[in-house]
Amino acid sequence: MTEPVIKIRGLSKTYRTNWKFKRFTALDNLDLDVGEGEILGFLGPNGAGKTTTFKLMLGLIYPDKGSIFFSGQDSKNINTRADIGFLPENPYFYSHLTAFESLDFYGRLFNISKKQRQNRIDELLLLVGLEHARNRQLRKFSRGMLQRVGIAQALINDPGLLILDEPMSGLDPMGRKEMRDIILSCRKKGKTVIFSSHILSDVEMICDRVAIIFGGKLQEIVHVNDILDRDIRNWEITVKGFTPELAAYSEKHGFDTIQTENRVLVKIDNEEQAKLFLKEMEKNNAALVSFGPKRDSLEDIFIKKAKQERA
Ligand SMILES: Nc1ncnc2c1ncn2[C@@H]1O[C@H](COP(=O)(O)OP(=O)(O)OP(=O)(O)O)[C@@H](O)[C@H]1O
Repeated sequence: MTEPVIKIRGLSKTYRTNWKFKRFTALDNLDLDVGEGEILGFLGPNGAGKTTTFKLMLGLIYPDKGSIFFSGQDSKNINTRADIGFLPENPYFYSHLTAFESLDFYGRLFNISKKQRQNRIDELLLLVGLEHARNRQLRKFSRGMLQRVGIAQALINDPGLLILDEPMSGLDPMGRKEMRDIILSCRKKGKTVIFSSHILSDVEMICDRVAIIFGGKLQEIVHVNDILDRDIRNWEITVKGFTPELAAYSEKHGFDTIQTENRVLVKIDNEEQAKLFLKEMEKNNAALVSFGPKRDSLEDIFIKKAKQERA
């Protein structure tokens, strides 16, 4: 069996507080596996411990307990980091450098040859849509443009694993779509991606699984489709030719009905009942316009969980 690209076991981190001997637990006994070529969304409210986890993975801070392995190798071995690309939450750049110079600087840190750096930078500027701003100083860049330089910087060493802290922040809807496409193109190339985001619709669109963390504790790791299917509460049926008999049937069974111009939307919170209603429609010669589950979005589910957690 192949080793997961990321394997985290019993990872805990406390920080000092202003109170003398008191420590604050930012991460509590985290276990997490991420497989090759997977896109994992790391979700949690502010202060949940996402950035702390990323910093621990990168060796920027040290854990109190626990271990991290990258493709079977202990992360204490600094060579493991050569295959990681990282986009921090607030990337810092030398603003007097141009986009090209900045990426060239990061390429040098990885000892990439001059020729390779030039090719790679050309490719990356194209990928992130900044080829027009190649020779512009970063201080003249917008927040969204800087975020693109950040992702290009994270990819400069052609890493197998990408760790992205809030990659969509500061981007407009078009920029977010492009960032999603970049992440998907990374997966296509076999890269593994873990990223945190508060924009749950983005997470829903591109992740295979999500790990949900609250107060430093992992709540669950689930496949996106499972979490969405699990919470189907309503079936929605749109009917043309809604008869008084169907109205009476709906009322008797407590279905919500919404009348629009020439059709009626019936909301039923039980699959069996929904199927029976379809039969009832047939009996009444009513036409089926649409039938489908009304799923909660990941955002609805996340907000519900956060409320439960606070209660
Ligand atoms: N250096 C530090 N010293 C003390 N406390 C810290 C330190 N860094 C983080 N914390 C605390 O640890 C907790 C987790 O912080 P972390 O930055 O990991 O959260 P996060 O999930 O990334 O939040 P956000 O979504 O706001 O970025 C927070 O309560 C934070 O205040």
